[in-house]
Amino acid sequence: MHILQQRKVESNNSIAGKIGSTWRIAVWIGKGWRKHLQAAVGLFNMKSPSFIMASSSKFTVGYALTAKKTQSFMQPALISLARSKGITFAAIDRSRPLEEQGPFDVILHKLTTEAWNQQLRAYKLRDPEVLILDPPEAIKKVYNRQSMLQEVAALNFRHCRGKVGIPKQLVVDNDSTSISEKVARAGLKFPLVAKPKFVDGTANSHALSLAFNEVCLSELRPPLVLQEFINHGGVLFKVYIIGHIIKVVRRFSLPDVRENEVNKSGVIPFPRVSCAAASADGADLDPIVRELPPREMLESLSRELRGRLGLSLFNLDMIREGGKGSRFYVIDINYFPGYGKMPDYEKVFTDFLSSLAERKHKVSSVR
Ligand SMILES: Nc1ncnc2c1ncn2[C@@H]1O[C@H](COP(=O)(O)OP(=O)(O)OP(=O)(O)O)[C@@H](O)[C@H]1O
Ligand SMILES: O=P(O)(O)O[C@H]1[C@H](OP(=O)(O)O)[C@@H](OP(=O)(O)O)[C@@H](O)[C@@H](O)[C@@H]1OP(=O)(O)O
Ligand SMILES: [Mg+2]
Ligand SMILES: [Mg+2]
Repeated sequence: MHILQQRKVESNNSIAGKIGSTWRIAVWIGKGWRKHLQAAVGLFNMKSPSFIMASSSKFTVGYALTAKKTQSFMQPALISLARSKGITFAAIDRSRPLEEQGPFDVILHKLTTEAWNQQLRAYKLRDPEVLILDPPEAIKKVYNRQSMLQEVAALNFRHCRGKVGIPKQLVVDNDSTSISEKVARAGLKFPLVAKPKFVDGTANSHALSLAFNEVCLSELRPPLVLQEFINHGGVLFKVYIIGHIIKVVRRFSLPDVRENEVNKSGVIPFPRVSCAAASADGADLDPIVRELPPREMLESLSRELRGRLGLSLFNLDMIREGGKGSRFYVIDINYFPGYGKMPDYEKVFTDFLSSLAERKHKVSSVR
């Protein structure tokens, strides 16, 4: 059993009472003496303030994010809405061992070093009931553009409202001189989008280019993924997934490539065309191109992918072939994307965390 009970200690006879009747103590029932001991240490040892804070709230979400992500995600609106639902966010102190912090009901993180993953594993051993969003092994899969889309391909997703696949692609790991041979062997059609194989949060991993013919392929620097460019009407759909909740926005994207452009030469680098500033939601678009992918199709697809990828927090970049019809492609998956720019993100995220708290409460009350 893992129930956090809060008690106002009023008895001056109790040990806690000796340090003042206004103290609240958190008592973990059924978690064994170690947890009691840690709670007691947290209470009486003033060196552990984060522990005291964490244990006096109903549902505590520890977070470990980059400074940039913290700034965009941990906005006051989210913090206060979550607090009104009994959810507290606690910054994980990266200068101290994670094991000494908490207890956390959830750990939200987007750090990828092996040392950090090791800390998460150690924490999970200490507190098996913590929910780590998301497990490092699952995140690793989407930090590599080779494995990123494998589950989408394997799913062979067909729904009565549409089909979803991935563009034909090829991974190039070594010597650039043989790229054209590999491309010919794989039967890839130009133009191709060249993407760095590894996504490591650096600007470099988002440095993409278009290659229009085989002559220029030797200019490319592996390791990379070469993906067939799909005309899609210049609009991309970002499907944000937050557990069972999905939210879709439109972004501008690369324009279609016409037949006569296919002979362009050279590798043409392009900037982050579909970034948040490229929102197309308020734009005057062709009504066919602007039509969002069918909701039931996306719900079913995201449910499948959450299971297969083992992730709760990610987005899919999706395009519609030719800008019309029911053939879709997933071209990119991002772990813990820029939720802070998503409309209503504070409500969506609070609802998600509330659903986790409710589930945890139900599980503990049946034990
Ligand atoms: N196969 C493709 N066909 C057509 N357009 C594509 C394709 N792949 C990428 N693009 C275009 O290039 C943009 C960037 O590609 P992608 O999303 O793979 O890169 P990224 O650096 O991972 O982006 P993000 O900032 O979303 O992480 C897309 O938003 C889309 O406009
Ligand atoms: O910078 P933003 O807030 O826009 O978020 C972007 C995020 O950067 P961050 O992790 O530093 O926040 C990127 O992560 P890295 O690949 O670079 O790790 C990637 O997930 C993008 O797809 C996100 O943009 P979005 O897809 O949501 O438009
Ligand atoms: Mg993308
Ligand atoms: Mg990406």
